[in-house]
Amino acid sequence: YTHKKGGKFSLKDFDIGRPLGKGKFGSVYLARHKNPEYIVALKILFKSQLQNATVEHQLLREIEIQGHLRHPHILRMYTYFWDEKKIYLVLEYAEKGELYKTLQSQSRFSDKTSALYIYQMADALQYCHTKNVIHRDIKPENILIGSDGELKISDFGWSVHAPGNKRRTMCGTLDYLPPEMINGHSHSKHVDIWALGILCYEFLVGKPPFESEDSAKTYDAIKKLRYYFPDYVSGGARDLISKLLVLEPTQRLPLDKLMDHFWVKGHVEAKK
Ligand SMILES: COc1ccc(C(=O)Nc2ccccc2)cc1NC(=O)CCSCc1cnc2[nH]ccc2c1
Repeated sequence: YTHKKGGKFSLKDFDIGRPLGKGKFGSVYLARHKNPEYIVALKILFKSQLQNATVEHQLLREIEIQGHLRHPHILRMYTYFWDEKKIYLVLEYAEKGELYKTLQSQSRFSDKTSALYIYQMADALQYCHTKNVIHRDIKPENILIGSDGELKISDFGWSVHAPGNKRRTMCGTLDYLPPEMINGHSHSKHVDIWALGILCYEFLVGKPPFESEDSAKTYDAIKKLRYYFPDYVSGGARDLISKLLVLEPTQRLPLDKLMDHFWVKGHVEAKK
């Protein structure tokens, strides 16, 4: 279903359903491809907005990257098409919605849920890294939940082919930035490993470790590794997080070791 016989897809191939959300450059709708019937998420981007934000190249890079990624924990981009004013991304529909909403409603996740989710994210990132792709924007807002409750990383808007050091405009949260990206040093796949440490902490505690009311304090806390664990955080989780939130990028726990960590393995029956 990524190649339509007889050329390009077009809007008339789809019935448009309810809005799923508003993205940065457009909105997303539930949609059904008419023949064969297939439920998708249709993201509609305005060319004018992309041009104003000079992000066309980023979108093209993302389309290129997404085209080669096939993984159960990475949201698919099936195809894309355009008309004179808009670009349409035909995306996988994640039936159980947005992870950050689930985290907000549950305030924090159990050890078992957190370990399973971190395992799935590490599995997806390990796959990306073998394809020399760094995601660079791992956070709950970019993670969706599939029909079996499995996580799906999405929105590779910031991904690059390693090693990159594209300055990222500081849009969105700073909470996930590793020290090397704050100093503008070139960074590598280790940025994603740092982000998994932040993500694991946020799953267990309900907020990221370095969160503070102003960005200067957040930067300072990151660079000084100033964070604490609430009493309820288990020893196993503390051990894993302390091996991911390491200032020296190359000293962070590699993804295969993460997936093998006793706290993760204790909660995740090993993959068949
Ligand atoms: C592979 O995925 C993506 C690929 C590319 C882009 C993108 O916009 N790229 C971009 C745009 C402009 C400049 C540069 C780059 C976004 C996504 N993914 C999402 O946006 C996730 C939410 S939309 C889908 C979706 C599914 N399933 C759901 N279930 C509930 C809500 C929901 C929402």
